[in-house]
Amino acid sequence: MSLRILIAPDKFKGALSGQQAAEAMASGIRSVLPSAALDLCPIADGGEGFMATLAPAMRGRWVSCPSLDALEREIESTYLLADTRQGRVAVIEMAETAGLWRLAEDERDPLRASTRGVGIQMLHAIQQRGVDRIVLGIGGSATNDGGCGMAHALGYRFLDKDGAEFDPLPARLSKLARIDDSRVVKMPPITVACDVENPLLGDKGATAIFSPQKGSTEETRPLLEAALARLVEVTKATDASLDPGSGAAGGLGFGLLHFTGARLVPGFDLLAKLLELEERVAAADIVITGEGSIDHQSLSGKGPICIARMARARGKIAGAFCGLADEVARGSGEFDFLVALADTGKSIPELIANASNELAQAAAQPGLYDPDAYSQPSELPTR
Ligand SMILES: O=C(O)[C@H](O)CO
Repeated sequence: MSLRILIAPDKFKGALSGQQAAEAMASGIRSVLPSAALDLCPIADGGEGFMATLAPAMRGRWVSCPSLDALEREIESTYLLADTRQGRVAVIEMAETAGLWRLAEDERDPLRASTRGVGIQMLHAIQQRGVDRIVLGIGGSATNDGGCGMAHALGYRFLDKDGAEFDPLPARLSKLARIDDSRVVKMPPITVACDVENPLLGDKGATAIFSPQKGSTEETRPLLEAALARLVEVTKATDASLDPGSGAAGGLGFGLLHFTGARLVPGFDLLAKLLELEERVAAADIVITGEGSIDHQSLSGKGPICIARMARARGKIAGAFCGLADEVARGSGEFDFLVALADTGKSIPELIANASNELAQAAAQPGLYDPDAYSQPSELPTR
């Protein structure tokens, strides 16, 4: 019987979407194992690529919506609308509006970045499209505002000690004295797919772990952390701040929990259900996954680690391809093989420019897919 391989990569940020990565891996495998049966199933967590990954499974249609990016500049954005047995559902991806990808490197400024655009999309789905439910993917953000911008768009008013309203950017949250909820829009049930399980505050929190990639510095990190701590103090929502996922997307997880009564779930679990991953893993002999970078952050519940765990728990071989891997990921023992394109010695810009071919070439190693090579865990093939 021919070898069955499930190809389930996440995106290679800045280079390939999950679908493109799956196709590149498939072409490499087909060149050396023409009879292998390949099942292509790109995955996502809550971050970038969430809507595109769900679109075929949900048979959704795209809705266009004027909104704001993280710096509150006008943009035209989209979300997905689907009719399901639970009624009309809007699938929204926070990164579509407040994502890091929308900002140039020198525009990254988490003290001034807002999730207001996310709230505008939610409002559009509720008021213009009458949705019964919202599924919201969070991650890949440029923000660290605890979801205050989103809450502001939904009608919450952020007031200082004199009762004056202000735009709740992190740079201003130290003056927060009260939040008025008398004009808030009624929310449908909201399920939030979080790309990570971090809490809001502390050394595993949103600011400490994820704000550096959004442009925070040694000087601004204490201000960002203090802004979120102030928000927790004023809302008296300490429990919500400890919930796994409350620190996702710069604390938008916390904001959704507290301000909208949303339910937070790991993004991978939600995707796994909708894409029937359990069944597809069960039908495979080998599962391969991948992402642009597989590193210590990936261990906080990112898709490639989750699918590798799912595969190995069912006795399958789990391998991964990535652009870059750090020592934590290499030493984690999560994969039967981990191939990093950067190990070829080529530069990152070169790898990005030729990502599809490089990935196909890396995948074209028949030894990686030989089940007999894995009977001795210490004798894993390397590239
Ligand atoms: O957006 C972010 O902060 C990271 O993707 C973690 O959620």
